[in-house]
Amino acid sequence: MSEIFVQPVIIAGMNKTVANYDYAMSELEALVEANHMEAALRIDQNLEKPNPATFFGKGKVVEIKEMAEAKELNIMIVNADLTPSQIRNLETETGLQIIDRTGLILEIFGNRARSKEAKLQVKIAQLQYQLPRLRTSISNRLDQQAGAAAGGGGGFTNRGSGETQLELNRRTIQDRISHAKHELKELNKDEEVRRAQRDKAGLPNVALVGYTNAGKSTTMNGLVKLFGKGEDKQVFEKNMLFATLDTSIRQLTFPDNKQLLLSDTVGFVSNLPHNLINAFRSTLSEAANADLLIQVIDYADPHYKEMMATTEETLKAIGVHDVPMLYAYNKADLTEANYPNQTDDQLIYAAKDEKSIQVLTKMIKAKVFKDYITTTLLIPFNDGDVVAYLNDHANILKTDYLADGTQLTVELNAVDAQRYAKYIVTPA
Ligand SMILES: Nc1nc2c(ncn2[C@@H]2O[C@H](COP(=O)(O)OP(=O)(O)OP(=O)(O)O)[C@@H](O)[C@H]2O)c(=O)[nH]1
Ligand SMILES: [Mg+2]
Repeated sequence: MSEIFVQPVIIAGMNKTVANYDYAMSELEALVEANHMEAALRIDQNLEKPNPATFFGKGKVVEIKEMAEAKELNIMIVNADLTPSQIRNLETETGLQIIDRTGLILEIFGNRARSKEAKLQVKIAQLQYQLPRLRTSISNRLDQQAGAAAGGGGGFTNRGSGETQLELNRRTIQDRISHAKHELKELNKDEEVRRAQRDKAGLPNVALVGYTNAGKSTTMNGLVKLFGKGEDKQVFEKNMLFATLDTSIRQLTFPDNKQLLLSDTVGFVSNLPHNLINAFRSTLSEAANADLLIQVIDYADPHYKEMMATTEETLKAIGVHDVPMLYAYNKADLTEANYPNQTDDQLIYAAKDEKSIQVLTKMIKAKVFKDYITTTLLIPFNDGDVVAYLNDHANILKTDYLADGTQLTVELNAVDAQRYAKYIVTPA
Protein backbone atom coordinates (compact mmCIF):
# COMPACT_ATOMS: atom_id res chain seq x y z
CA MET A 1 0.00 0.00 0.00
CA SER A 2 1.43 3.36 -0.93
CA GLU A 3 1.41 6.00 1.79
CA ILE A 4 0.37 9.50 0.81
CA PHE A 5 3.19 11.95 1.41
CA VAL A 6 2.32 14.47 4.09
CA GLN A 7 4.00 17.82 3.50
CA PRO A 8 5.18 19.64 6.63
CA VAL A 9 4.30 23.35 6.48
CA ILE A 10 4.24 26.53 8.55
CA ILE A 11 0.85 27.91 9.51
CA ALA A 12 0.67 31.58 10.39
CA GLY A 13 -1.92 34.13 11.42
CA MET A 14 -2.44 37.57 12.83
CA ASN A 15 -4.52 37.31 15.97
CA LYS A 16 -5.96 40.79 16.35
CA THR A 17 -7.50 40.84 12.89
CA VAL A 18 -9.69 37.76 13.39
CA ALA A 19 -12.57 37.17 15.79
CA ASN A 20 -12.19 33.94 17.73
CA TYR A 21 -8.59 33.51 16.61
CA ASP A 22 -7.84 30.16 18.26
CA TYR A 23 -10.85 28.55 16.64
CA ALA A 24 -9.89 30.09 13.28
CA MET A 25 -6.39 28.59 13.60
CA SER A 26 -7.73 25.15 14.56
CA GLU A 27 -10.01 25.27 11.54
CA LEU A 28 -6.99 26.23 9.39
CA GLU A 29 -5.09 23.25 10.80
CA ALA A 30 -7.94 20.93 9.81
CA LEU A 31 -7.93 22.41 6.30
CA VAL A 32 -4.15 21.93 6.13
CA GLU A 33 -4.56 18.26 7.05
CA ALA A 34 -7.31 17.88 4.48
CA ASN A 35 -4.72 18.99 1.91
CA HIS A 36 -2.22 16.26 2.88
CA MET A 37 -0.08 18.69 4.86
CA GLU A 38 0.76 19.01 8.53
CA ALA A 39 1.43 22.10 10.58
CA ALA A 40 5.04 21.60 11.70
CA LEU A 41 5.35 25.16 13.00
CA ARG A 42 2.84 27.80 13.99
CA ILE A 43 3.60 31.51 13.88
CA ASP A 44 1.31 34.14 15.40
CA GLN A 45 1.65 37.87 15.21
CA ASN A 46 -0.02 40.45 17.44
CA LEU A 47 -0.70 43.35 15.11
CA GLU A 48 -3.76 45.59 14.92
CA LYS A 49 -3.40 46.03 11.19
CA PRO A 50 -1.58 43.99 8.57
CA ASN A 51 1.37 45.49 6.72
CA PRO A 52 -0.01 46.43 3.28
CA ALA A 53 3.13 45.19 1.48
CA THR A 54 3.95 41.95 3.28
CA PHE A 55 0.94 41.31 5.57
CA PHE A 56 3.25 40.48 8.51
CA GLY A 57 5.49 43.19 9.97
CA LYS A 58 9.07 43.63 8.77
CA GLY A 59 10.68 42.01 11.82
CA LYS A 60 8.28 39.07 11.67
CA VAL A 61 9.08 38.45 8.02
CA VAL A 62 12.79 38.14 8.85
CA GLU A 63 11.95 35.83 11.76
CA ILE A 64 9.77 33.65 9.50
CA LYS A 65 12.57 33.32 6.97
CA GLU A 66 15.09 32.28 9.65
CA MET A 67 12.76 29.78 11.32
CA ALA A 68 11.79 28.24 7.99
CA GLU A 69 15.45 27.79 7.07
CA ALA A 70 16.30 26.28 10.46
CA LYS A 71 13.46 23.78 10.17
CA GLU A 72 13.87 23.27 6.42
CA LEU A 73 10.26 24.17 5.64
CA ASN A 74 9.27 25.46 2.21
CA ILE A 75 5.61 26.33 2.42
CA MET A 76 3.67 28.75 4.61
CA ILE A 77 -0.12 28.75 4.88
CA VAL A 78 -1.50 32.09 6.03
CA ASN A 79 -4.87 32.33 7.78
CA ALA A 80 -6.07 35.32 5.75
CA ASP A 81 -6.89 36.33 2.25
CA LEU A 82 -3.74 38.03 1.00
CA THR A 83 -3.54 40.53 -1.82
CA PRO A 84 -1.65 39.34 -4.91
CA SER A 85 1.22 41.70 -4.11
CA GLN A 86 1.41 40.56 -0.49
CA ILE A 87 1.83 36.99 -1.75
CA ARG A 88 4.53 38.06 -4.21
CA ASN A 89 6.41 40.20 -1.67
CA LEU A 90 6.27 37.53 1.01
CA GLU A 91 7.55 34.92 -1.43
CA THR A 92 10.45 37.16 -2.47
CA GLU A 93 11.42 38.09 1.07
CA THR A 94 11.09 34.67 2.73
CA GLY A 95 11.90 32.37 -0.18
CA LEU A 96 8.83 30.34 0.85
CA GLN A 97 5.82 29.29 -1.19
CA ILE A 98 2.92 31.26 0.26
CA ILE A 99 -0.63 29.88 0.23
CA ASP A 100 -3.48 31.94 1.63
CA ARG A 101 -6.76 30.62 3.01
CA THR A 102 -8.67 30.85 -0.23
CA GLY A 103 -5.81 29.25 -2.19
CA LEU A 104 -5.76 26.36 0.29
CA ILE A 105 -9.51 25.74 0.05
CA LEU A 106 -9.36 25.90 -3.75
CA GLU A 107 -6.59 23.30 -3.74
CA ILE A 108 -8.62 20.95 -1.48
CA PHE A 109 -11.69 21.32 -3.68
CA GLY A 110 -9.48 20.62 -6.70
CA ASN A 111 -8.33 17.35 -5.13
CA ARG A 112 -11.83 16.28 -4.16
CA ALA A 113 -13.84 17.09 -7.29
CA ARG A 114 -14.95 13.93 -9.10
CA SER A 115 -18.01 14.69 -11.21
CA LYS A 116 -17.76 16.75 -14.36
CA GLU A 117 -19.89 19.50 -12.86
CA ALA A 118 -17.83 19.74 -9.65
CA LYS A 119 -14.61 19.77 -11.68
CA LEU A 120 -15.83 22.60 -13.88
CA GLN A 121 -17.08 24.62 -10.92
CA VAL A 122 -13.77 24.27 -9.08
CA LYS A 123 -11.82 25.05 -12.24
CA ILE A 124 -13.71 28.30 -12.79
CA ALA A 125 -13.12 29.38 -9.20
CA GLN A 126 -9.42 28.46 -9.41
CA LEU A 127 -8.85 30.32 -12.68
CA GLN A 128 -10.61 33.44 -11.39
CA TYR A 129 -8.40 33.32 -8.33
CA GLN A 130 -5.26 32.80 -10.43
CA LEU A 131 -5.89 35.64 -12.84
CA PRO A 132 -4.52 38.46 -10.64
CA ARG A 133 -1.99 36.11 -9.03
CA LEU A 134 0.06 34.91 -11.96
CA ARG A 135 3.74 34.59 -11.11
CA THR A 136 2.97 33.37 -7.58
CA SER A 137 3.63 29.82 -6.52
CA ILE A 138 -0.01 29.16 -5.57
CA SER A 139 -1.04 29.99 -9.12
CA ASN A 140 1.51 27.45 -10.36
CA ARG A 141 0.28 24.84 -7.90
CA LEU A 142 -3.35 25.26 -8.96
CA ASP A 143 -2.29 25.17 -12.58
CA GLN A 144 -0.38 21.93 -12.11
CA GLN A 145 -3.47 20.51 -10.43
CA ALA A 146 -5.63 21.52 -13.40
CA GLY A 147 -3.02 20.12 -15.78
CA ALA A 148 -2.91 16.82 -13.90
CA ALA A 149 -6.70 16.60 -13.86
CA ALA A 150 -6.75 17.14 -17.61
CA GLY A 151 -4.36 14.22 -18.04
CA GLY A 152 -1.22 16.37 -18.11
CA GLY A 153 -0.12 19.08 -20.48
CA GLY A 154 -3.33 21.07 -20.00
CA GLY A 155 -1.68 24.01 -18.32
CA PHE A 156 -0.31 27.22 -19.68
CA THR A 157 3.34 28.08 -19.16
CA ASN A 158 4.06 30.43 -16.32
CA ARG A 159 7.77 30.28 -15.68
CA GLY A 160 8.57 33.87 -14.86
CA SER A 161 9.24 34.87 -18.45
CA GLY A 162 8.68 38.42 -19.68
CA GLU A 163 5.68 40.71 -19.76
CA THR A 164 4.48 39.44 -23.13
CA GLN A 165 4.27 35.92 -21.75
CA LEU A 166 2.30 37.26 -18.78
CA GLU A 167 -0.19 38.99 -21.06
CA LEU A 168 -0.49 35.82 -23.08
CA ASN A 169 -1.12 33.82 -19.89
CA ARG A 170 -3.83 36.25 -18.81
CA ARG A 171 -5.57 35.87 -22.13
CA THR A 172 -5.25 32.10 -21.98
CA ILE A 173 -6.81 32.08 -18.52
CA GLN A 174 -9.67 34.29 -19.62
CA ASP A 175 -10.32 31.98 -22.55
CA ARG A 176 -10.28 28.98 -20.27
CA ILE A 177 -12.76 30.65 -17.91
CA SER A 178 -15.22 31.40 -20.71
CA HIS A 179 -14.82 27.92 -22.10
CA ALA A 180 -15.45 26.28 -18.72
CA LYS A 181 -18.45 28.53 -18.06
CA HIS A 182 -19.91 27.58 -21.40
CA GLU A 183 -19.44 23.88 -20.69
CA LEU A 184 -21.04 24.25 -17.27
CA LYS A 185 -24.01 26.05 -18.76
CA GLU A 186 -24.56 23.17 -21.17
CA LEU A 187 -24.43 20.70 -18.28
CA ASN A 188 -26.83 22.78 -16.20
CA LYS A 189 -29.38 22.77 -19.01
CA ASP A 190 -29.91 19.05 -18.43
CA GLU A 191 -30.08 19.71 -14.71
CA GLU A 192 -32.76 22.36 -15.22
CA VAL A 193 -34.85 19.92 -17.22
CA ARG A 194 -34.55 17.35 -14.44
CA ARG A 195 -35.47 19.97 -11.84
CA ALA A 196 -38.55 21.00 -13.82
CA GLN A 197 -39.64 17.36 -13.96
CA ARG A 198 -39.15 17.04 -10.22
CA ASP A 199 -41.13 20.22 -9.56
CA LYS A 200 -43.96 18.94 -11.69
CA ALA A 201 -44.22 15.88 -9.49
CA GLY A 202 -45.00 18.28 -6.65
CA LEU A 203 -42.91 16.42 -4.09
CA PRO A 204 -41.52 18.41 -1.17
CA ASN A 205 -37.78 19.15 -1.29
CA VAL A 206 -35.77 18.61 1.87
CA ALA A 207 -32.08 19.55 1.96
CA LEU A 208 -29.34 18.55 4.39
CA VAL A 209 -27.00 21.46 5.10
CA GLY A 210 -24.25 22.18 7.58
CA TYR A 211 -20.59 22.43 8.36
CA THR A 212 -18.30 20.00 6.56
CA ASN A 213 -17.89 16.59 8.23
CA ALA A 214 -20.97 17.05 10.47
CA GLY A 215 -22.57 13.84 9.16
CA LYS A 216 -24.93 15.05 6.42
CA SER A 217 -24.15 12.15 4.07
CA THR A 218 -24.36 9.61 6.90
CA THR A 219 -27.78 10.99 7.85
CA MET A 220 -28.88 10.79 4.21
CA ASN A 221 -27.75 7.17 4.07
CA GLY A 222 -29.65 6.37 7.27
CA LEU A 223 -32.87 7.75 5.77
CA VAL A 224 -32.26 6.12 2.38
CA LYS A 225 -31.63 2.76 3.99
CA LEU A 226 -35.09 2.83 5.58
CA PHE A 227 -37.13 4.64 2.95
CA GLY A 228 -35.15 4.76 -0.30
CA LYS A 229 -35.81 2.46 -3.20
CA GLY A 230 -32.96 0.51 -4.74
CA GLU A 231 -29.69 -0.73 -3.33
CA ASP A 232 -27.15 1.53 -5.01
CA LYS A 233 -28.60 4.62 -3.43
CA GLN A 234 -26.08 5.16 -0.64
CA VAL A 235 -23.92 8.27 -0.94
CA PHE A 236 -20.24 8.67 -0.10
CA GLU A 237 -19.50 9.37 3.57
CA LYS A 238 -16.04 9.74 5.03
CA ASN A 239 -14.20 11.31 7.91
CA MET A 240 -12.61 14.11 5.93
CA LEU A 241 -13.40 17.72 5.11
CA PHE A 242 -15.37 18.18 1.90
CA ALA A 243 -16.02 14.50 1.23
CA THR A 244 -19.12 15.61 -0.68
CA LEU A 245 -18.78 18.12 -3.51
CA ASP A 246 -21.79 17.15 -5.60
CA THR A 247 -25.45 17.31 -4.81
CA SER A 248 -27.16 13.92 -4.59
CA ILE A 249 -30.93 13.72 -4.63
CA ARG A 250 -32.85 10.68 -3.40
CA GLN A 251 -36.54 9.96 -3.29
CA LEU A 252 -37.92 8.71 0.00
CA THR A 253 -41.23 6.83 0.12
CA PHE A 254 -42.83 6.25 3.51
CA PRO A 255 -45.16 3.38 4.41
CA ASP A 256 -48.18 5.73 4.04
CA ASN A 257 -47.08 6.42 0.45
CA LYS A 258 -46.06 10.00 1.19
CA GLN A 259 -42.93 10.93 -0.71
CA LEU A 260 -40.26 13.58 -0.65
CA LEU A 261 -36.97 14.40 -2.29
CA LEU A 262 -33.92 14.57 -0.05
CA SER A 263 -30.71 16.26 -1.15
CA ASP A 264 -27.21 16.10 0.29
CA THR A 265 -24.70 18.73 -0.73
CA VAL A 266 -21.28 20.30 -0.18
CA GLY A 267 -20.45 21.21 3.42
CA PHE A 268 -19.52 24.67 4.67
CA VAL A 269 -16.45 26.16 6.31
CA SER A 270 -16.02 29.71 7.58
CA ASN A 271 -15.40 32.34 4.91
CA LEU A 272 -15.89 30.02 1.96
CA PRO A 273 -14.21 31.90 -0.90
CA HIS A 274 -16.62 34.04 -2.90
CA ASN A 275 -15.38 32.57 -6.14
CA LEU A 276 -16.30 29.13 -4.87
CA ILE A 277 -19.72 30.18 -3.65
CA ASN A 278 -20.44 31.72 -7.03
CA ALA A 279 -19.09 28.73 -8.89
CA PHE A 280 -21.10 26.32 -6.74
CA ARG A 281 -24.31 28.30 -6.99
CA SER A 282 -26.12 25.68 -9.04
CA THR A 283 -24.99 22.89 -6.71
CA LEU A 284 -26.14 24.91 -3.72
CA SER A 285 -29.43 25.95 -5.28
CA GLU A 286 -30.98 22.73 -4.01
CA ALA A 287 -30.79 24.25 -0.51
CA ALA A 288 -32.15 27.57 -1.72
CA ASN A 289 -35.17 25.89 -3.31
CA ALA A 290 -35.91 23.55 -0.43
CA ASP A 291 -39.15 23.46 1.51
CA LEU A 292 -37.27 22.35 4.60
CA LEU A 293 -33.62 22.43 5.65
CA ILE A 294 -32.09 19.99 8.08
CA GLN A 295 -29.03 21.58 9.61
CA VAL A 296 -26.73 18.76 10.68
CA ILE A 297 -24.43 19.70 13.54
CA ASP A 298 -21.46 17.77 14.94
CA TYR A 299 -22.62 17.91 18.56
CA ALA A 300 -19.46 16.11 19.67
CA ASP A 301 -17.22 18.92 18.42
CA PRO A 302 -16.43 21.50 21.11
CA HIS A 303 -16.70 24.19 18.43
CA TYR A 304 -20.17 23.21 17.27
CA LYS A 305 -21.64 26.63 18.06
CA GLU A 306 -19.11 28.41 15.86
CA MET A 307 -19.87 25.86 13.14
CA MET A 308 -23.58 26.66 13.40
CA ALA A 309 -22.81 30.38 13.05
CA THR A 310 -20.72 29.57 9.96
CA THR A 311 -23.64 27.63 8.49
CA GLU A 312 -26.04 30.53 9.07
CA GLU A 313 -23.61 32.98 7.46
CA THR A 314 -23.03 30.75 4.46
CA LEU A 315 -26.75 30.20 3.92
CA LYS A 316 -27.19 33.97 3.91
CA ALA A 317 -24.34 34.34 1.42
CA ILE A 318 -25.95 31.88 -1.00
CA GLY A 319 -29.28 33.67 -0.68
CA VAL A 320 -31.23 31.22 1.48
CA HIS A 321 -33.83 33.09 3.50
CA ASP A 322 -36.92 32.03 5.42
CA VAL A 323 -36.68 28.30 4.72
CA PRO A 324 -37.96 26.38 7.79
CA MET A 325 -35.18 24.48 9.54
CA LEU A 326 -34.76 21.46 11.77
CA TYR A 327 -31.64 21.38 13.97
CA ALA A 328 -30.11 17.92 14.00
CA TYR A 329 -27.42 17.58 16.67
CA ASN A 330 -25.53 14.55 15.43
CA LYS A 331 -22.86 12.19 16.85
CA ALA A 332 -24.55 12.07 20.27
CA ASP A 333 -22.99 8.61 20.70
CA LEU A 334 -19.68 10.43 21.19
CA THR A 335 -21.12 12.64 23.93
CA GLU A 336 -22.75 12.11 27.33
CA ALA A 337 -26.16 13.14 26.00
CA ASN A 338 -29.16 10.81 25.85
CA TYR A 339 -30.45 10.15 22.38
CA PRO A 340 -32.65 10.31 20.44
CA ASN A 341 -34.00 13.33 22.29
CA GLN A 342 -36.38 15.76 20.62
CA THR A 343 -37.42 19.22 21.76
CA ASP A 344 -39.53 21.16 19.24
CA ASP A 345 -37.46 21.54 16.09
CA GLN A 346 -34.28 20.17 17.65
CA LEU A 347 -33.09 16.62 17.81
CA ILE A 348 -30.08 15.16 19.56
CA TYR A 349 -29.30 11.95 17.70
CA ALA A 350 -26.76 9.63 16.08
CA ALA A 351 -26.95 9.15 12.34
CA LYS A 352 -26.14 5.43 12.53
CA ASP A 353 -28.82 4.74 15.13
CA GLU A 354 -32.04 3.52 13.51
CA LYS A 355 -34.24 4.75 16.35
CA SER A 356 -32.75 8.23 15.86
CA ILE A 357 -33.51 8.15 12.15
CA GLN A 358 -37.12 7.14 12.89
CA VAL A 359 -37.57 10.17 15.16
CA LEU A 360 -35.95 12.45 12.59
CA THR A 361 -38.32 11.04 9.98
CA LYS A 362 -41.33 11.89 12.16
CA MET A 363 -40.06 15.45 12.56
CA ILE A 364 -39.49 15.85 8.82
CA LYS A 365 -42.92 14.45 7.98
CA ALA A 366 -44.68 16.70 10.49
CA LYS A 367 -43.13 19.71 8.74
CA VAL A 368 -43.39 18.93 5.07
CA PHE A 369 -46.72 17.14 4.98
CA LYS A 370 -48.57 19.56 7.21
CA ASP A 371 -50.45 21.04 4.25
CA TYR A 372 -51.81 17.70 3.09
CA ILE A 373 -55.58 17.62 3.05
CA THR A 374 -57.83 14.68 3.74
CA THR A 375 -60.65 14.52 1.24
CA THR A 376 -63.15 12.14 -0.35
CA LEU A 377 -63.08 11.42 -4.08
CA LEU A 378 -65.61 9.58 -6.19
CA ILE A 379 -63.84 8.18 -9.23
CA PRO A 380 -65.94 6.70 -12.06
CA PHE A 381 -64.99 3.14 -13.00
CA ASN A 382 -63.85 4.42 -16.41
CA ASP A 383 -61.05 6.36 -14.70
CA GLY A 384 -59.52 3.29 -13.10
CA ASP A 385 -56.01 4.64 -13.83
CA VAL A 386 -56.60 7.43 -11.28
CA VAL A 387 -57.44 4.88 -8.61
CA ALA A 388 -54.30 2.97 -9.53
CA TYR A 389 -52.19 6.16 -9.33
CA LEU A 390 -53.59 7.09 -5.92
CA ASN A 391 -53.06 3.57 -4.61
CA ASP A 392 -49.39 3.97 -5.49
CA HIS A 393 -48.87 7.61 -4.55
CA ALA A 394 -51.27 8.60 -1.79
CA ASN A 395 -52.29 7.54 1.65
CA ILE A 396 -55.71 5.95 1.23
CA LEU A 397 -57.66 5.86 4.45
CA LYS A 398 -60.86 4.20 3.15
CA THR A 399 -62.14 2.58 -0.06
CA ASP A 400 -65.82 2.01 -0.92
CA TYR A 401 -67.16 0.55 -4.15
CA LEU A 402 -70.35 2.44 -4.98
CA ALA A 403 -72.73 2.08 -7.91
CA ASP A 404 -71.17 4.97 -9.88
CA GLY A 405 -67.52 4.48 -9.04
CA THR A 406 -64.82 3.98 -6.41
CA GLN A 407 -65.04 6.29 -3.42
CA LEU A 408 -61.71 7.00 -1.71
CA THR A 409 -60.99 8.90 1.47
CA VAL A 410 -57.44 9.97 0.89
CA GLU A 411 -54.67 12.35 2.00
CA LEU A 412 -53.50 14.51 -0.90
CA ASN A 413 -50.76 17.02 -1.51
CA ALA A 414 -51.63 20.36 -3.09
CA VAL A 415 -50.70 19.32 -6.64
CA ASP A 416 -52.76 16.13 -6.57
CA ALA A 417 -55.66 17.86 -4.80
CA GLN A 418 -55.84 20.33 -7.66
CA ARG A 419 -55.32 17.67 -10.30
CA TYR A 420 -58.22 15.56 -9.01
CA ALA A 421 -60.47 18.41 -7.85
CA LYS A 422 -63.23 17.32 -10.19
CA TYR A 423 -63.66 14.03 -8.31
CA ILE A 424 -64.01 15.65 -4.90
CA VAL A 425 -67.30 14.78 -3.25
CA THR A 426 -68.77 17.76 -1.47
CA PRO A 427 -70.31 16.62 1.78
CA ALA A 428 -74.10 16.92 1.64
N1 LIG B 1 -19.61 8.42 15.94
C1 LIG B 1 -20.34 8.94 14.96
N2 LIG B 1 -19.77 9.24 13.78
C2 LIG B 1 -20.54 9.77 12.81
C3 LIG B 1 -21.94 9.99 12.98
N3 LIG B 1 -22.42 10.53 11.84
C4 LIG B 1 -21.39 10.63 10.99
N4 LIG B 1 -20.25 10.18 11.57
C5 LIG B 1 -18.90 10.13 10.95
O1 LIG B 1 -18.49 11.46 10.65
C6 LIG B 1 -17.70 11.46 9.45
C7 LIG B 1 -18.27 12.45 8.45
O2 LIG B 1 -19.51 12.00 8.01
P1 LIG B 1 -20.14 12.46 6.63
O3 LIG B 1 -21.54 11.94 6.61
O4 LIG B 1 -19.25 12.13 5.48
O5 LIG B 1 -20.16 14.05 6.84
P2 LIG B 1 -20.65 15.20 5.84
O6 LIG B 1 -21.38 16.19 6.68
O7 LIG B 1 -21.39 14.59 4.71
O8 LIG B 1 -19.25 15.81 5.41
P3 LIG B 1 -18.78 16.54 4.02
O9 LIG B 1 -19.46 15.88 2.87
O10 LIG B 1 -17.32 16.34 4.03
O11 LIG B 1 -19.18 17.97 4.18
C8 LIG B 1 -17.70 10.03 8.95
O12 LIG B 1 -16.51 9.41 9.37
C9 LIG B 1 -18.91 9.41 9.62
O13 LIG B 1 -18.78 8.01 9.81
C10 LIG B 1 -22.52 9.64 14.25
O14 LIG B 1 -23.71 9.80 14.53
N5 LIG B 1 -21.67 9.12 15.18
MG1 LIG C 1 -21.01 14.59 2.76
